[in-house]
Amino acid sequence: MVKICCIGAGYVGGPTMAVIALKCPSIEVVVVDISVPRITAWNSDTLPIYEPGLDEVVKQCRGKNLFFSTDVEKHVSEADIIFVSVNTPTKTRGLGAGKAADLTYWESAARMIADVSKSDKIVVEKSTVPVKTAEAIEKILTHNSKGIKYQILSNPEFLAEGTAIKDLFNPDRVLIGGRETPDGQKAVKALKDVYAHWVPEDRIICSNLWSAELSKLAANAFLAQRISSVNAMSALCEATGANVAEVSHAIGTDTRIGSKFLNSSVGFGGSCFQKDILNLVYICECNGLTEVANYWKQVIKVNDYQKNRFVNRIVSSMFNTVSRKKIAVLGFAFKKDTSDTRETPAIDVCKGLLGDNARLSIYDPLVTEDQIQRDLSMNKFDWDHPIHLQPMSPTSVKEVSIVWDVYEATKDAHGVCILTEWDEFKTLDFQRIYANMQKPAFVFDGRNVVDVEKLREIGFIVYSIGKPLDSWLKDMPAVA
Ligand SMILES: NC(=O)c1ccc[n+]([C@@H]2O[C@H](COP(=O)([O-])OP(=O)(O)OC[C@H]3O[C@@H](n4cnc5c(N)ncnc54)[C@H](O)[C@@H]3O)[C@@H](O)[C@H]2O)c1
Ligand SMILES: O=c1ccn([C@@H]2O[C@H](COP(=O)(O)OP(=O)(O)O[C@H]3O[C@H](CO)[C@@H](O)[C@H](O)[C@H]3O)[C@@H](O)[C@H]2O)c(=O)[nH]1
Repeated sequence: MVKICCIGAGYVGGPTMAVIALKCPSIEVVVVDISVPRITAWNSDTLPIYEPGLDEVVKQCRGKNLFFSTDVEKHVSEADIIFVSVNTPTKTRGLGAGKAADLTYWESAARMIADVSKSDKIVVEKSTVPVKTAEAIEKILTHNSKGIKYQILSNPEFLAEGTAIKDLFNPDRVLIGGRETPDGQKAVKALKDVYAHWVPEDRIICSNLWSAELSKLAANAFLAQRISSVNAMSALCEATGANVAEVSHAIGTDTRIGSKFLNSSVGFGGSCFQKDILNLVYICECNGLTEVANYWKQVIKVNDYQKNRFVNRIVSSMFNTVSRKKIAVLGFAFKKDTSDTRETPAIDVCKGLLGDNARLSIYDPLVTEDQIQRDLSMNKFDWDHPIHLQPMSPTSVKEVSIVWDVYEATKDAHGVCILTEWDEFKTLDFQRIYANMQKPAFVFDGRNVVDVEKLREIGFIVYSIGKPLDSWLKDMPAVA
């Protein structure tokens, strides 16, 4: 029986391994982690992450050919194929701080593999890493290899949160990069055989190691670039009376452009886009490619501009101050169908409003109070470390209350801002919300989920990203 061990039981390691176990009953899969609470949760009825469909997959295989354990060394030493899916945060100190990937966790995993292995291993990079990482890992593994042979493969993950199980069941492609030597190609085939249990052969792409590593960074950069492009257009739409939804539709019907990922928003969030682009920028700079680095940097600058613009729009619309005003924040997760808040634009928007002395009442159907308070108090990039290594739970932000009901959040509020596109926000009773708010009552829709005309008929002053402006807002000072 082939044995797989995955180091890192997070958003990638957990769902990916659960699907491999489900699709390959002949393979034993063990997911290991240094975080005891994470592994305890994976072994309980309340999994540590929310993903539609994940519970059913885990229930079907856990205890049969899928196991979760903190006994990292034992399972690594027994495995034939080791996936490494640990954190690769942005460095916060020293060389490359604020851009380069921090490979501390990867390096310690590689050193541990080298220490405990007694047989040949295939080591698979599942984490997103800088191009050429495999070379460094190879050096660590083979430095004192005691005759053990290692093959390093790059097999980046392309799943998106909220649709992880769907994406894993039916991936657009699986990418495997390996050394172009007979042993390297043998390892590529071994991994290909795992995916071939359910992924059609023409969707399994094989390449050299560096192409695979770089393709992951390139894919995220291209996806984020589309969002920044449409968000840049949204500002121009507001200035000219065009409607960004109509523009997106019109350009998206061109098959060369395509319609996906053209939804204008308050900005992209999530654990990957910003981190991976910063990483790409750093690699370009290290290779002396300043113009290329500046090109990709602009994607992040536009994203920051979009979040700032949204906050400024709120403040300038409400008579240039939100001091002591109650603002209801609907949605905190970085997108719908996840409880993940890593790099959610809600953090920057809330911090911006708190900076102007607002009082916030936050509602999200999945995110906990503790998580929101941590997010609003944590320093940039600290979130991307194993949970037990993050700074301890901070003192709570006093001007923030977290509630479990939209109508309570909006009661007596001066303004409502929508920061996640939860489906339930489309069917809210806005008549009731309006009746219980201070007047004039404002809605700032950062996700284009509300029916703008209907809300204006009720009496709201409505701002919806990239849509023609309310006459009230047209007279407000320009926002930057
Ligand atoms: N989240 C996504 O949607 C996504 C998608 C594709 C790729 N990625 C990449 O995958 C990697 C993991 O991301 P994630 O979202 O799963 O992170 P995560 O924080 O959810 O999980 C990482 C896990 O690794 C564990 N860990 C860290 N060092 C360890 C060690 N030495 N030994 C054992 N366990 C260790 C941590 O405790 C944590 O549970 C990152 O490189 C990320 O960029 C993420
Ligand atoms: O048209 C769009 C599409 C997305 N977003 C936002 O962009 C962010 C990222 O969304 P999405 O890409 O759907 O989720 P992630 O889970 O971050 O997935 C991305 O990042 C992963 C980690 O690398 C990759 O594996 C995935 O392929 C890639 O889509 C979210 O805040 C979305 O709200 C928009 O604003 N407009």
